[in-house]
Formats: sequence, C-alpha cells, structure tokens
Amino acid sequence: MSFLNGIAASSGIAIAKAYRLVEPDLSFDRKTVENAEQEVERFQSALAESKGELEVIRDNAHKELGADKAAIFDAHLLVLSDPELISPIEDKIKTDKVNAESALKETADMFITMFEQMDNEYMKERAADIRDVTKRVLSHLLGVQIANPSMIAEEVIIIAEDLTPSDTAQLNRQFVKGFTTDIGGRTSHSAIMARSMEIPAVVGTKESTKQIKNGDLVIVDGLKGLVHINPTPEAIAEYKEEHRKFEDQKAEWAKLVNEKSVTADGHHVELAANIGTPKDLKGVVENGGEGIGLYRTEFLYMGRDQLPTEEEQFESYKAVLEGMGGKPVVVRTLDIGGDKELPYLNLPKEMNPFLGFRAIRLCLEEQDMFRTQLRALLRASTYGNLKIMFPMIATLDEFRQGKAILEEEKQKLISEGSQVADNIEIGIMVEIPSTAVMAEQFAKEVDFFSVGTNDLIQYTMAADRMNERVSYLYQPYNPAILRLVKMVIDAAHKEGKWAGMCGEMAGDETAIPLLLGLGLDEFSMSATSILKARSQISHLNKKDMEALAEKALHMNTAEEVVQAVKEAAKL
Ligand SMILES: C=C(OP(=O)(O)O)C(=O)O
Ligand SMILES: [Mg+2]
Repeated sequence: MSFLNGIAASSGIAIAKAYRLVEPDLSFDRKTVENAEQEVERFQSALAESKGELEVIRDNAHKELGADKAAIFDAHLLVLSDPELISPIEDKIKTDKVNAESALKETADMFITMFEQMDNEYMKERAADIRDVTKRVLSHLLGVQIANPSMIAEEVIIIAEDLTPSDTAQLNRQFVKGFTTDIGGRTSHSAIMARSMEIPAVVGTKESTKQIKNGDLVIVDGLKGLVHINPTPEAIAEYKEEHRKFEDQKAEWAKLVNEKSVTADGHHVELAANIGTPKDLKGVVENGGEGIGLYRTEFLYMGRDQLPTEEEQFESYKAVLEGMGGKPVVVRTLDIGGDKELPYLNLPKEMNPFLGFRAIRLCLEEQDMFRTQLRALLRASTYGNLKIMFPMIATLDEFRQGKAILEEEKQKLISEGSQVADNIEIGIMVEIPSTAVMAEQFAKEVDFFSVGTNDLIQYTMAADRMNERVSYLYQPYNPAILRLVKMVIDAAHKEGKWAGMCGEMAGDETAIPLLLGLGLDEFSMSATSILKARSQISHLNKKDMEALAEKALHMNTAEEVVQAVKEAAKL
C-alpha cells in the first residue's frame, strides 16, 4: 500500500477502483509498408472498432445525458463514414506505401487545417470532430486505450491530471464516487463543483496519474487530503468505519435543516448557498439554505457551442427564483475567464488569464451578450427576490457602467410593456484588493457587497488559486486578508448596507468564528457545508468572536491566527 498527500477539496470518503482520465500516448513513427492491401485492411478494422465503440457511447450518452449530448457522437460517426475523408487515407496507404497511422494523421491534419482557417463556425466544429475521431481510430491502430468517461458503468474513482469545470459537470454521480488530480487547489472550480455534487475529492497530489494504474483500488480521503493506493484490508476496514462516522455526523447536522442560524448569544446571520445551475436547487433546499448568495451563471454558457438565448436564460433564472420561494437569490452576471473558458467565444489565449480580459471587463465590451443576460434577469425578477451582482469590479467606473446598462435595459423592457420588479438590489463582488481598499466609496453607490475570497486571496497574496506549488501562500487567515474583509464589512455597515461573502472561506470552520466577529451578515457556501456551519455557529458567542477577530487583525502571521481561533472556538 502507498499513499499520496494532496489538498482536501471535497469532504467524505470514497473507496473504488481507479479510472484514469488521462491523455493517451498516441505517438508513432512513419513507416513504409510492403503490403499496402494488408495495411488498408488494418485501417478498416480500426475504423470498424471505432464505429462500434462510438455507437455504444452515443447510446449511453442518449440515456444519461440527453439527445443534444448524443448528437456529438452522431456527428463523429458521420465523419467515420465520410468517403471524402476515408478514401484519401486509403489511397495514401496504397500510393505512398505508408503505415495507416501516418496516412490517417496526415490526411486528417490537412482537413483540420483547411476547415479551421475558414471563417465559418460550422466548418470549425467539423475540424474539432475530425480531431476527436482521428484520436479514436489512432488508439485502435496503436492498441492504446483511450478514456471514455460516458461509458463508465461501475463505481470508480477518477484519476486525472486536472479536471476542467465542464469535465466535472459531466461526471455521472451514480458511478463516479470520488476523484483525485495532480494539480489544482481548494478553490479551483472543479473542487468547488465536487463539493456541491458531494463527491469526495483530493486535488494537487502532483503524482496521482504517475502512481495509480487503471483498476487499482483507491481510497480518497477528502477529509484529510489523502489518497491510498491498493490499501490493506485493515486500512479498508478503518476507512469504512470512518465513512460511517461521517454519515452519522451528517445525520446529526441534518436536524438543523429548518432552524435559523443563530449564535449562542442570539445574533442571527444568514447562511446561503452557492449554485451553478437550477439543478443545484434540490441540494440547497435539502441543506436548509436561507437563500442563494451566489448563482454562478457562467455554467449556463458552458458545455455547449453557442451562447444561451434570452429565453433559455429567462427560464433558468425564473426556475431558481421560484424554487427559492421568495428567499433572496443573488445572481452574478457572467464571470467567464480564469479556469472557466468558453471556447466558442474564440477569445485569444492570454499570458495571464486570471488577470486578463474576463468577467465584467468582457461584458462591458461585448454588450450584446451582456444586455441579453440582463434582459433575461430583469424579466425573471418578478418571480422572486432577485439581487444582481457584477463580478470582478476593479473601479467605480465599471460599476457605474454596468448599472447604467442595466437601467437602460430596464427602461426598454418597461416601455415594451414587460413587468420588472422595482426593488432589485444591485451589488458587487469584492475580489480585487483595490475594491476592498475603496470600499467606503463603493458603499455609497452599491446596495451590497459579497466578498469573493477565492480571487481576493489570490490577488492579495499573488498566489494562483489553481497552483498547488504556491498553495502555502494561499492564506485565508492571513491578517492582511482579514483586514481587507473588515474594511468591506465596516464600509457597508457605515452606509446601512449588508456585506456577505461567497468565496469558499465563508464555509470554512476556521474562518467562520473570525467572520462572525468581524460582523459579516451573510455567509454563502457550498450547500453541503450549510448544516455543519449552522451547528458550529449555534455554539459560538458573537461577543467572544468580536474579541477574537480584534486580536487576529493585529497578529503577525496566519499561523498565529489559526492557533487563536482553535483556542477561542474550541476546534
Ligand atoms: C466566489 C468567487 O468567484 P469564483 O470562485 O467563481 O471566481 C470568488 O472569487 O471568491
Ligand atoms: Mg471570483
């Protein structure tokens, strides 16, 4: 048995066989062949195997993911039957007397380059289909297995170098019991999604894909951040016991589902949930969320090949507002960028995507896209208690521009005869240090703040939230971060506004005592953290936490702060 250390990204324990989701090695040499006929036959049988495999994948996708996802594989099957692609490959094998791998790759590359250069979205998509299909046929020619996650039909632990948010969204919860990755941090979006999907995960192990083979038995300990490879029967028994205790604990917390979130000395705070799609609502209700503190609307735009229409967006926003039955719902406008990409926007690659053309910066420039979203939101506003929030605000001017556009769309809708709520609060995410420092000025104009510590910490400490090598600098408890959070809360209260937090820090048991003491009004977190947080808060005394926070602000290091919290909050 061996084990790997990583970052505990999503709590819980999972035990299952490993399923590697890694890029296969499809390298080969160009060779001449003596018997071209035989080589063509080899190519044809790889083609037939690929088709058979794709048919199974398509049927599975149809069952599990719906017709639109299945259509992708129909397109791949069409490519494999297209004589315009297949004949030139066979001709090349015969005339150039080259191995099937070379004939396939060279012909496919020629078509890919040709289609990609066309100024036509449809042809660009065909290029992507050819690239995918070529990989599959090559894998059969080379006898290399490629991962087919949609065909997983038994309980597995996914082993990957990294998972993008859209990879994560496609994991089938029924079979995927946990995952572990080489890279990533606690606030990478795949980790955040794992928490809302209640899939135990350990990220940033550096070595998972090197050490774990397909079929190895793996334990993912998402509580301690450990991954055990081929554990002993004793270790398995211990972990099963650990898993049982965790489930008992959850059953205890579940008793608080209909309770308010109140400290031992009677101070009420709001515990809200972060969601990515209307599907997450079920988890919010089951975990007793008092509202939605962050609806990450960018997931509506992902896993598809064009922008969602106003109507599609309207339906999603309406579903969330109605589903929350009048409780507050803070919807964040599109925050694309960083680790959340939208390939169909064809944005140029950037050196520093987290510091680049993203979120509100993109929306203020691509106004059609922004206005469509705002219209959908405004139209949905009459179905519940909507609050709108702009992401990545760095200057007052950005906020004013965003608000002016929102106001214009509101007036247009009203003059068209649409109903729009007239009490929509408009707030901002505080993710950029300049905004925290200028919070007093912002507080005069915004209706609320929500501190996005996932980004605020990375920008304050200059430590990439995705990079496990600098994760030691990613310090939520650093007094520098606490001081910025205090500036935001104090500025809001001075103007009679409320301050929330929707970064992962809001659901962290070491941070909660400090945030209570600093006077945070709303804590928004993964739905699965709410009940535990409610239980913790019910045992804390606001007055004591104020004294703790005051001391922490003047400490020298994050370690000193953690020590003080442990003593004061009995962790
Ligand atoms: C909540 C935040 O936004 P995201 O994690 O989507 O960047 C944040 O930055 O804290
Ligand atoms: Mg952010």
